Amino acid sequence: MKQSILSFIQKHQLLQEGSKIIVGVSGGSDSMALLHFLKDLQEKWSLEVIALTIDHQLRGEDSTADQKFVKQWCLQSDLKCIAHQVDVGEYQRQNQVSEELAARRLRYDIYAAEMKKQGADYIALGHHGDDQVETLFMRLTRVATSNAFEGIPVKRSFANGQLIRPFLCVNKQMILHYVKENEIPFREDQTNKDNRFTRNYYRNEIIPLLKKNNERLFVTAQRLSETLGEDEKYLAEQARKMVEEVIERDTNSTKISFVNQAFIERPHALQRRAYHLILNYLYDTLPKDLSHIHEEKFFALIERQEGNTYIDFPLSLRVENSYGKIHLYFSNQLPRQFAFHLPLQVPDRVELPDGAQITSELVDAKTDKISRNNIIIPIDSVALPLHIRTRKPGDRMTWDGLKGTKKLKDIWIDAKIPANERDKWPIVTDDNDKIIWLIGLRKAFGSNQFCQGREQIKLSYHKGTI
Ligand SMILES: Nc1ncnc2c1ncn2[C@@H]1O[C@H](COP(=O)(O)OP(=O)(O)OP(=O)(O)O)[C@@H](O)[C@H]1O
Repeated sequence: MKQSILSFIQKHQLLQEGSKIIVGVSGGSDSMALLHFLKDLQEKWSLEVIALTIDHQLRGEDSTADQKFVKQWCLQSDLKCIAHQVDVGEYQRQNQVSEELAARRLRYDIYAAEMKKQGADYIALGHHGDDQVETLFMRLTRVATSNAFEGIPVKRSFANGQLIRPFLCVNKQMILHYVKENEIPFREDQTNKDNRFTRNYYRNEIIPLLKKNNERLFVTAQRLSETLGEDEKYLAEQARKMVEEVIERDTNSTKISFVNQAFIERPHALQRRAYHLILNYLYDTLPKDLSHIHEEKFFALIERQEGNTYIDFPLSLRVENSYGKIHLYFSNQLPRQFAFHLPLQVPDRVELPDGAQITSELVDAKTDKISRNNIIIPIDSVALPLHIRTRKPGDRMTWDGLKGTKKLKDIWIDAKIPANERDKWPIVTDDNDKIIWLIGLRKAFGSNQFCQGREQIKLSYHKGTI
C-alpha cells in the first residue's frame, strides 16, 4: 500500500519535500492511517506534520473522547496537535442548513484559518477510493450534469496552499490492513452504521453489490474521476472562451445579451456550460429553485428566431428572445433603472436620461418638413403642460382614422421593438395623461391638422449620442 500511495503522490505531484502539512484527523481509521503515513515520511522528506482535530459536539461525550484520543496519540508520537471545537447546532439555526453541511462549512473554515495561521503548504484529508465510488454513485442518481462525475478531487487550491487526498488510490480494506499491520489505534464512529444517512446506505447496501462484479471498483472509479476531470477542465475553458466571444455585457454587469445564432451554432457541450457560466455571472448565489426545467426552457427559447417572447427565472431574472437576440436581465430592476417623468413647457428644451433632447416651440406657420422626429399639436386640443414619460401598464392611444384605441404594447410589437427597449421609450402626453406622441412611431395628430393663423406647438426629437 505504501508504494502505491507514493506513486500516486508522485503522479499527481501532491507533496513537495520540505513542506509544512496539516492533517485533518477525526480519530477514525482513515485519518489516523494518513497521519501515521505522513509521520513516517516526515524525516525522509523533511516534512513538518501537524494534526488538526475538530470536535463538532454532535455525538456528546463520544466526539469529545475522539478528540482527546487524537491529542493523546499525537503526544505519544511527538506530533504537534491543534484542537478546535465548533457549535454546529448554532450555525444550523443561524443559517438554516443541514447538520452535515453546517459541520462541513465550519470544519473547512477552520482548515483554512489554520493553514494561514501555521503558514502551511497543504491540508491533507483521509478520503479514500471507496469514498470516491460512493460519491460517484450518489451523484449518478441525483445530478444530471457531467461535471458532477469529476468526483472528489485529488488536489485543489485551498486557502494559502492546497488541499490534497493521497489515499484516493487505496480502498478501506487496504487502510484497515495498514492500520492493523502498524498497530495504529483508531476510534469507531457508531453513526457510520446508520443507514438513514444516504452515504451510509450506499456504503453498506449498494456498493457491496457492485463490488461483487468488480473487486477493484475503487481503481475504476478513481480513473473515471481523473479522466472526466481532465475533459471537464478542457470543456470549461472552451466554454469560457465561447462566452467571451458571444456575449455582450452592459456596463453595470446586470444584463447579458447575445445573438441566438452565434450561440446555437456552437457545440451543445459548450452551449450547456456557457448557460451555467452566464447564470453564475448574473446571480450572486444560484437560487435553490433553479432546476433543469429552466435549462430546457432556455434552450427551447433560444431556438426561436422570430417574435418577442420571454421566460422568467427565479428572483425576477428575465430571459427574453427579441427578434433573434437574447437578453438576460433582472426585470424588477428595470422600472427603477429606466423610468422617468419630465414636464415639458412651451418653449422648452428637455434632456432625456439617454442624452436625447426634446424641444418645444410655438409656431403659427408651417415652417419645415414634418418627419418621424417632430409633431405639430393644435394648442386648443390638449391640456397643458405637456409631459414626457416612460410607459405605464395598460397605456393606449388613438390617432386620426383609428376607431377606438390601440395598446402601446401592440404598436411596439408591430414595429418589432424589443421589450427591454420599450421600458425606456419616451412618450409625450398632455396634462390629462392623453398620449399625444409615441416618439418615432405614432402621433395623435396628423400634419393635415395644421391650420394657418392658429397657434400650434411644434415638438422636435433629437436623438441622443449616448
Ligand atoms: N472532526 C474532524 N476533524 C478534522 N478532520 C476531520 C474531521 N472529520 C473528518 N475529517 C477529515 O475529513 C476526512 C473525511 O471525513 P469523513 O467524515 O468523510 O470520513 P471519516 O469516515 O470520518 O474518516 P476517518 O476514518 O478518518 O474518520 C477525514 O479522513 C479527515 O481527514
